[in-house]
Amino acid sequence: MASFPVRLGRFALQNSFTSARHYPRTTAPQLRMASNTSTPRFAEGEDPQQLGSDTTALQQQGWTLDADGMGVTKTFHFKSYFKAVAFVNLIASESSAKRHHPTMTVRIGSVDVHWTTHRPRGLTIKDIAMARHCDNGAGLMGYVEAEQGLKCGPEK
Ligand SMILES: C[C@H](O)[C@H](O)[C@H]1CNC2=NC(N)=NC(=O)C2=N1
Repeated sequence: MASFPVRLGRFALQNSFTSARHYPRTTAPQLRMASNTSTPRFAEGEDPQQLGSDTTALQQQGWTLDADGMGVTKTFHFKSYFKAVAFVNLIASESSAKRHHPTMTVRIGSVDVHWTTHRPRGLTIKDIAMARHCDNGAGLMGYVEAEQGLKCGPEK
């Protein structure tokens, strides 16, 4: 698998850490270029007008559109690892019921969630509905602002 550069302003970084071969099935969410300025790309058969306004509403709730416009990502912060894991299980339960699965990265006090639809490829109403479910679930779990989230290591 080819490696890819991560652009940091004028600088391009390319090394073994950014190499795609370390992420066998998907691109790690934190390396995906987050953007609220890219154009959403909806899957075939979706209602672009409805999904367009749904996507805008999600962006206002802190979701960011992938650079390719085909997925949305948000990081949820919690005061404990237990809450972060409970949130993951809440999402896992709904994913299983709806047969639509996210990519999640769990840290000590946060969870990155990414939604996209593989088939048909692009953003769908399923991604929108699941993103909303995440926002509701985070509310139930008592999410906090990033600064209040549990961090690993000494205070700086
Ligand atoms: C057979 C099964 O329902 C499909 O493969 C589902 C499973 N979960 C999925 N999850 C996501 N995020 N996108 C899909 O296209 C998808 N497809």
